[in-house]
Amino acid sequence: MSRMDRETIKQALKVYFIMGSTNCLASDPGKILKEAINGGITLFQFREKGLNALAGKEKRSLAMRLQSICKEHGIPFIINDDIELAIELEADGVHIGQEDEPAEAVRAKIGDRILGVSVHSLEEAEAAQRAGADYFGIGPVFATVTKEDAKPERGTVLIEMLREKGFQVPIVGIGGIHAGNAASVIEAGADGVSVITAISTAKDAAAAAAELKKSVGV
Ligand SMILES: Cc1ncsc1CCOP(=O)(O)O
Ligand SMILES: C=C1C=NC(C)=NC1=N
Ligand SMILES: [Mg+2]
Repeated sequence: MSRMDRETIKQALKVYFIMGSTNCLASDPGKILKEAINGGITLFQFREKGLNALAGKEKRSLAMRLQSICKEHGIPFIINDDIELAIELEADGVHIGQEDEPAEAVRAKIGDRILGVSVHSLEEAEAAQRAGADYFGIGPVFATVTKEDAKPERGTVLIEMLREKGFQVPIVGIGGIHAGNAASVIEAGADGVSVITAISTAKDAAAAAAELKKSVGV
């Protein structure tokens, strides 16, 4: 397996759905994921985090169930934070934040799998690029209540600044994004948008995914 090239990563980032069991109210995460895939998401991240998040065997079996749904439809499956689980399940990649293991160490562990890193400053972006990140997650762009320890919303200023400075690393925006504001994130220079509640709490997850896809011009 070789490293995914930048163009392929950029395409995958277009409509990036993130979900864990705590994000989908009373619905079944597997059902929501299938609907989101039918609506046209391009990448899925399993992010089991926060109050009442699953752990151990329960978390692992949900991850396996969602991974097999992604596999059936050719959608890359990424796991947030939990590097060991990602390696055990042979996930397509991992996403880490600044408080997780250093990106260099994670890159050494995962080989050529996708490595996404959350960055909040020019310095963090430079370090993540040096460490071999395949993409940057930048946000929260707009106000979000989904991540309880999210930093204040920043708009697209960092996305624009990194592009002005000539960064070519693929970028996905995150935080409070929906079909009504997604275009502005792309215009600022992001290659795609990632969402949790815009799809996971939608009455019709397929329609929400399709609307989001349309709004980013895919
Ligand atoms: C994981 C994460 N990182 C920055 S904001 C956020 C939550 C995004 O959730 P939503 O799309 O529901 O605002
Ligand atoms: C915090 C995050 C930022 N960006 C992405 C893509 N995923 C995350 N879990
Ligand atoms: Mg993390």
